[in-house]
Amino acid sequence: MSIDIPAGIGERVEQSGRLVLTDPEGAPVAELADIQPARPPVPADGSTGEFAVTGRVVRTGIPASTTDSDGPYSWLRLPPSGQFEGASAVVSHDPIDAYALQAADPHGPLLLVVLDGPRARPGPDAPTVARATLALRDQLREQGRHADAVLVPAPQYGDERDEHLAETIARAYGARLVRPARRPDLAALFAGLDGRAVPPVDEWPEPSLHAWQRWRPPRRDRGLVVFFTGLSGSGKSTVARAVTDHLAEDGRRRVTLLDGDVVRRNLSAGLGFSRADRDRNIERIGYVAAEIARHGGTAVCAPIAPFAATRARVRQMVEAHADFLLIYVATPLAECERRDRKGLYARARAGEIADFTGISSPYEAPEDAELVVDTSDLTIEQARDAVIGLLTNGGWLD
Ligand SMILES: Nc1ncnc2c1ncn2[C@@H]1O[C@H](COP(=O)(O)OS(=O)(=O)O)[C@@H](OP(=O)(O)O)[C@H]1O
Ligand SMILES: Nc1ncnc2c1ncn2[C@@H]1O[C@H](COP(=O)(O)OP(=O)(O)O)[C@@H](O)[C@H]1O
Repeated sequence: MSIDIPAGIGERVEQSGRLVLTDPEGAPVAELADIQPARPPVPADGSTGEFAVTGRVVRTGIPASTTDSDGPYSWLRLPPSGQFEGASAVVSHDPIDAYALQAADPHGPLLLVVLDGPRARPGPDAPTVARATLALRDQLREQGRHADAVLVPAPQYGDERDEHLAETIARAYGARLVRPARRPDLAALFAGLDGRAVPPVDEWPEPSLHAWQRWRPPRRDRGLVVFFTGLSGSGKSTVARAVTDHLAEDGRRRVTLLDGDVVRRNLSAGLGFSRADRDRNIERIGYVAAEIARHGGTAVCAPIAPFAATRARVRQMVEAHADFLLIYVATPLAECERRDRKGLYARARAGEIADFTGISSPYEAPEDAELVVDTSDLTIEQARDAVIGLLTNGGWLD
């Protein structure tokens, strides 16, 4: 078996020659023995964040299924032993599309395999896909088809490995992987879900389209993160508060403000301003914001968030289930320093504060912002209205 692991752990694994895999609570589940690197290690800065190793899998510990629940639809898991001999298998993380069904042998049995694991491309979570797949299975049975559904834990890589894995899974159940002549147009589907086009209903059986719609409802009902970034004193908190107040008065969206200063007093208490601590701070804010948005709420965040890569990770985390709007508060350093509301710039210039953003620590200006506001030539109300305008025009405040 070959797996990708974080570079930091990879080096230790190479030294010790073993890797213990645990469940989320830390109980050992399996061990990878006789470890070999599968491809050259990534650079020491861990820029790709991954390290691939191969090894022999040895089961250790007590199987989790005998001790506790394995999560939603765990009863759909079925150990493969060639039991679906002769079936056509559709294997997917996504809801099943019409082309896949058309490619299956119309007279033979059908095996619908829902893959449950980390996704490379955004899409509905496994319980939503499983629910849709069961509804589809029942419809097919009503039409006289012999159809079954199973759930298999497996990651999505977003490259050619997905096809190999699907093939291996189908074969393990004794089935033959279907090879559709066409793939559905996901861009057209997303445009349809966003209300920008007519949804391509012919490409999706009704339960599958319903699963996509649940995952990506119209923007007015969809979770949202409004993420402000900019230098200290640029006006992030002031504008974010004005936006939050407006949304609270408007009442159509439930809103939570995660202000930089405030977060540092609770969620991120104890963290400093090294790159690692700033990254940890932003990832915590991102995690909480993504959870709020996954449940349909609105999170307004206002940290400095000086690093592009960290902002990109937050965007990716949020966009798995909701929308992300980056607002760059581009007030020039000279104006922030002139304001110096907390006297921090003066102290940073005097060398009393190390790693101060804009003075002795970098700020990477975003190139992917949905909106740029400069509060040196806008009033607070104008900056607020620019953000609210973005939400209104984009359909988040319909
Ligand atoms: N070294 C250094 N650099 C930058 N900022 C500093 C520093 N030390 C303290 N402060 C105060 O902390 C606030 C920034 O915290 P953030 O959580 O927004 O920063 S970061 O996103 O983690 O980089 C920031 O608040 P804002 O002025 O609201 O941005 C500062 O008041
Ligand atoms: N147009 C404006 N928009 C936002 N803040 C402004 C504006 N004009 C002046 N300010 C002042 O600038 C300061 C910005 O501070 P703050 O909002 O805490 O910034 P940040 O959160 O980016 O550190 C506040 O004292 C605010 O009153």
